[in-house]
Parts: sequence; structure tokens; C-alpha cells
Amino acid sequence: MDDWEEEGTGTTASYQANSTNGASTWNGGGCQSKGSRSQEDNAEGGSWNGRGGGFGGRGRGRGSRGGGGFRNSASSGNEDSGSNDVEGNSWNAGDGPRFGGRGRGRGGSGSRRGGFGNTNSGTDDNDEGGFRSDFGGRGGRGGRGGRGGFRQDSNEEGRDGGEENAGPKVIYVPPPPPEEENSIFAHYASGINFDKYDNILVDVSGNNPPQAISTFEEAGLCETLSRNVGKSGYVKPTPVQKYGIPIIAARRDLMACAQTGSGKTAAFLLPILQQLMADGVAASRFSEVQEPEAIIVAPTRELINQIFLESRKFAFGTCVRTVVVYGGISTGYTIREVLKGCNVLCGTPGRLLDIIGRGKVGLTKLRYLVLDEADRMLDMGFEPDMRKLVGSPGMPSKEERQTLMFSATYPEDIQRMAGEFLKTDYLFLAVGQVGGACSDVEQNVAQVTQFSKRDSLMEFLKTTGSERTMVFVETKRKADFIATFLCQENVATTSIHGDREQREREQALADFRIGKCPVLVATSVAARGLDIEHVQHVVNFDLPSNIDEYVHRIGRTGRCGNTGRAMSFFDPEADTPLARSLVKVLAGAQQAVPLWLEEIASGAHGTTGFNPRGKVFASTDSRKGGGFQRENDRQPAVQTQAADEDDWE
Ligand SMILES: Nc1ncnc2c1ncn2[C@@H]1O[C@H](COP(=O)(O)OP(=O)(O)OP(=O)(O)O)[C@@H](O)[C@H]1O
Repeated sequence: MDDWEEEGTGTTASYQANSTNGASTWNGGGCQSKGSRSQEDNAEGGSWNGRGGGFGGRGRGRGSRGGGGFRNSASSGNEDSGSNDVEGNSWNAGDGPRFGGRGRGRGGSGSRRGGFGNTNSGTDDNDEGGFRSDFGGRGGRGGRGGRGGFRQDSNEEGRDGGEENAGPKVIYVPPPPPEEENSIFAHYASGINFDKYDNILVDVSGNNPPQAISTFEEAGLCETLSRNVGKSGYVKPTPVQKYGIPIIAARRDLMACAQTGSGKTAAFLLPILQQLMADGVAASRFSEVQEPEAIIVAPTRELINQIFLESRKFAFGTCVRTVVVYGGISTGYTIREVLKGCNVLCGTPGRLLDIIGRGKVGLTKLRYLVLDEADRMLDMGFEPDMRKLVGSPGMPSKEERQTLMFSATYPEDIQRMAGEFLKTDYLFLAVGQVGGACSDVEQNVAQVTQFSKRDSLMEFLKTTGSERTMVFVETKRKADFIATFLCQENVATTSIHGDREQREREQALADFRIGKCPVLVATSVAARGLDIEHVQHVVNFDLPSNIDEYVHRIGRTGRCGNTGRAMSFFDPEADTPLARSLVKVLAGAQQAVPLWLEEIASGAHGTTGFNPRGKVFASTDSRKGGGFQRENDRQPAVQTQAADEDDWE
């Protein structure tokens, strides 16, 4: 018997019991307590002392992560340090939010802007703008040393992918995907600006690009696929589909950049499914080792699940079977699903490598490797996993497989590295401005102080009513904290971040989708790819330190020709380094740039190439030499990674 077959025994049951402590899950009208020290943390941080039932369980601090280079001088950095403990009690669910547990002695986070250790202890407390966290019983966390540029443990899905992690097994089995045709094909309408896609500038670079198509009929899809495209509500292809589909059909490698919400998923799924149908896949059936023809990787569990559902939808009624694997759910369940038959395997990197490592998935038949959110998949957080994946036994060389990369943003350094994964004659497709924000999103920026943010948020939420709003914050702790605050203010809110159990993450998204909780407080884990109907507003409660992250975040609204609004709180104390690139993104999307922001941007130093009203394609294919030095006005890669360190782990 394989070890995964033993899941679901008493071990897991006791984990469940113990897991109900720590920080709270927060749901709409009544605050409910749920555990939030996830298994990932448990695996890493050593003992995790659950005190089931109530709140104010005692979490143990996480170890100092001073990696290479700069040691964090924050206190409480010791893994076993009692000073990280949290005393908590008297968190009363049900009759309104009273939070008792008191966080004590949290270690300082490593500076998010440059990888040097932060010398303040308890920076997270400072983050909260004066509203001290008395949120129930979070385990304190040790200080994080700057890594001198490497974020070895930043890979959320990688860390919980395998059984090598100590700690109890996860038994969560997600609800089965919909079986009813109506639910499978449920979709939202494209918006009034859908036809504006026709005017967008497109640039394809590389040798002999194939002719673009202008209709789905020209894509030469088989009857079933065509029917499924129609049932999905697609009438005409978006630009990335017009150009991307024939490129993939011509068996060329591709690096594609197109704005958020413009249909990149179908741009790679449709031609892959079409070719699998045309070439004939081995009909999916039970086998001890599955050999998928296509592997799709994405950085977060929710995103890969969404891609899985899209693939399953387009492949409906065909013999192509798609399976999804991701962390936070039962490995046994995952493997059983894979072994039922698998032509298209969607996965987050950690769980994917785990399943491959267990010999359940062979790679010899692999023909397509897709990296969605490719720049994220190749940054320092995931690059080692991607290298492991392409170096896995049986993986066809890049000459023998077709490698496809998609994103709305491509820093030039990442483009250069991506080239290593692609054949030398790959095509680069740029739809609109590389790294540009979606112009269907009205972008607003308000100058605030750290301490006025909560009032500003409440003011803003008064204007949104029950319209769906995503509120992005920088840390997991703060996500809980702001959700709690909004709860106190009687705003039906839920939250999603990397410390929540997968079941909770999925429940939060479901509650947000159906409008039970019209406000979702999120960390970067929800910044990319998620396609949720009716999201009218995105609030950057905390601006990210990296402009690409900003572009992805605001892209959760204004999708597929619909309009949306983004509001960003700009705190000059913290956000000045972002000013120049923010001005450029605003100007590039024809948005009003506040005078005060232009002044801050022109006074900010450390970046070059400030030319907000520059050319239409801010940068294109890095093989052309990059005309606009886009790279220079971004934060260096080190900072990019540090920014969301708290969440991608
Ligand atoms: N041709 C089309 N006609 C109508 N709707 C479409 C079309 N193509 C895609 N869509 C819909 O548009 C929405 C956004 O598509 P998708 O999620 O693929 O965007 P994306 O470019 O991958 O965005 P992101 O950069 O945020 O990941 C989805 O709901 C999708 O079903």
C-alpha cells in the first residue's frame, strides 16, 4: 500500500480537531472562528499547539529566516522562542465581534523593499496603522531575515505539495466539480468595451509568424470544441486568441503578453485541445501511471482550479480528461483522480512535482507545457520548481515539446530567463502595452497616511453598496485584521490568504462569488488570474511594492470588456518608490494622474527612464533590445520577491 492510501485515518482526524484555533476566519454577519495556522506553517514551524475549540490557541513562533546575507535584527526570531507565543482567549463568536487574544512579541518581518533585515521589531503591528491586533490567538512569527535576494520558502504551493513536510496529513477533499451542463457552461457576459479589443495594437516578433485568425470558425476547431466555445458565450475571439491560437496550432513556442481579463486561458486551451483531438489521445482510462499530453502550471491553487474548470468545460463531451492537482487537499484523493485517467494535467508546482516524484505521472508523452502567469512562475519563488519540472526524468527536451507562456506582465529579466525554456525560434506576442493595465479599469489614487487608511476604506465602501469589492493588503495578518475591522463595522466580509486552510479559502471565494460576502480582503494570493463575475471594485489598501503586482490586482475587475474601478491608497511614507512606475501605468492606460503623485514621482530617485507619456509599447520582445528600458523603472527583482513574501509561502 502506498503511503497516500493511508490518508483519512485517525491522524488526520486529530489534526482537524486541533486545527480549530489560531486566528479567526471571519464570515459576514457573524464572526466564526476557524484555525488559520495552516498545515504549511505546521510543517515548517515545528510544534503547533492547538487548543481546539476556542480561540486564543497558542501558536509557536516561526523561525528566523535569515537566509543568505542579512540577518534580521528583529527580536523574537527564534523558532522556539516563547516570546512569540500568543495569549488569547475570550473571542466571542456569534454575538458580535469581540476579540480577545493578544498577539505578543511578533518578530519583525524582513524588509519588503530590498531584502535587508528590518531593524524594527514587530513591523507587522506598525503595518496596522495604529489599530492593534487583538485578533484571537495567532501564533507569533519569528523574524524574517532578508535573503539577499532569494526567497527559498516563498513557494506556497511547493511547500505543501509533498508528504516530505512533517505534520499531519491534509484530508480535505474539495467539492466535486459541477456535472450539470448548465453549471459547466455558466459564464458572464462580455462587456460594452469588448469590441474595443479590435483596436488594440498587436505586435508579433520572431520569424515567420502564422496568419492571425479573425473568427473562431477560422480556428478549425472540431465540432464538439466549436459547440463548447459557443456554449461558453464566445462569439468572436479576443486579440490574444486571434494571434495565439494559430501560433500554437502551428506548433510554435510562444511567449504571450496580453492585458488582464482578455482571454488568455482560452488562447492556450483551445488549440491544445484541438490538437489532442486531431492527433488522437489515448482515451483516458485507469492506469497505475498516467502520461498526460499537456501540463499546465499556475502559481496559486484557486487559479489552477479555475484553469482546470475551463479546460474541463471546453473538453466537455470529448475523450480528453483534465485533472487538477494542488496543495492543501488530500494527496490520496488527488492521486486517485489522476489515476482515473489524465490527458491534461493542471497543477501548482509543488503538488505536481510531488505526484511526478511518486511515479504516478510519467512525462514521456508530454507535448505541451504551459506556464500561466509565466513571469511569476519564473521569478525567484518558483524558478527552482520550474527547473526541477523541466529536468524531471522523462520530460521531453524543449526541442521536443511545445512550451507556451502567458501573462499580462513580463519584466525583461524574466523574459530573458524564459528564453531558456523555449525553443530559440519562439514567437513573442504583445497585445497592447506589455505590463500595461487594462484600460477598462478606472484607476484612482488617494493620498493617505497609514493611520487614515481605515477611515478612507470605510468612506470608499459607502460608495460601493453591495457591489463586489476586493481589498488587497500586504500581509496575511493584516488581511485577518482588516476583515475583522470591517466585520465590526457591519460590512459582510470574508478573506483569503495563505494562512487559511484550503477549505476556508475555497469557502471564502464561494461566499464572495455569490455575494454572501461582497467584500473580500485578500493578499497577493488572489492578485493573479482569478476571474470572478461582478467584481466592480479593487481597493489597494496597501499598495504593493511592485508595479506588476499592481497591474494584476486591479485586473480582477474590468474583465472581458466590462468596466471596473480601482482605488489605491498611496501613503508617501511607504509608497514613494512605486510612484514613478505607478504614474507610468496610469498614463499608459489613459488615466488621470494626480498632480501630487506626479510631483512625488519626479522627486523620487533611484529610477531612470521616467517618461510617463512614452510610447505605446512600453517594452516588447526583450530580443529586440527593449526600447524603453522598462526594466529600469521597475523595482529590482529582489524587491519584487520580497514584496509578497508574506503570502507566497
Ligand atoms: N472570446 C471571448 N468571448 C467572450 N468571453 C471571453 C472570450 N475569451 C475569454 N472570455 C471570458 O473572459 C474572461 C477572462 O478570461 P481569462 O480569465 O482567460 O483572462 P486572462 O487574460 O487569462 O486574465 P488574467 O490576466 O487576469 O489571468 C473569462 O470569463 C472568459 O471566459
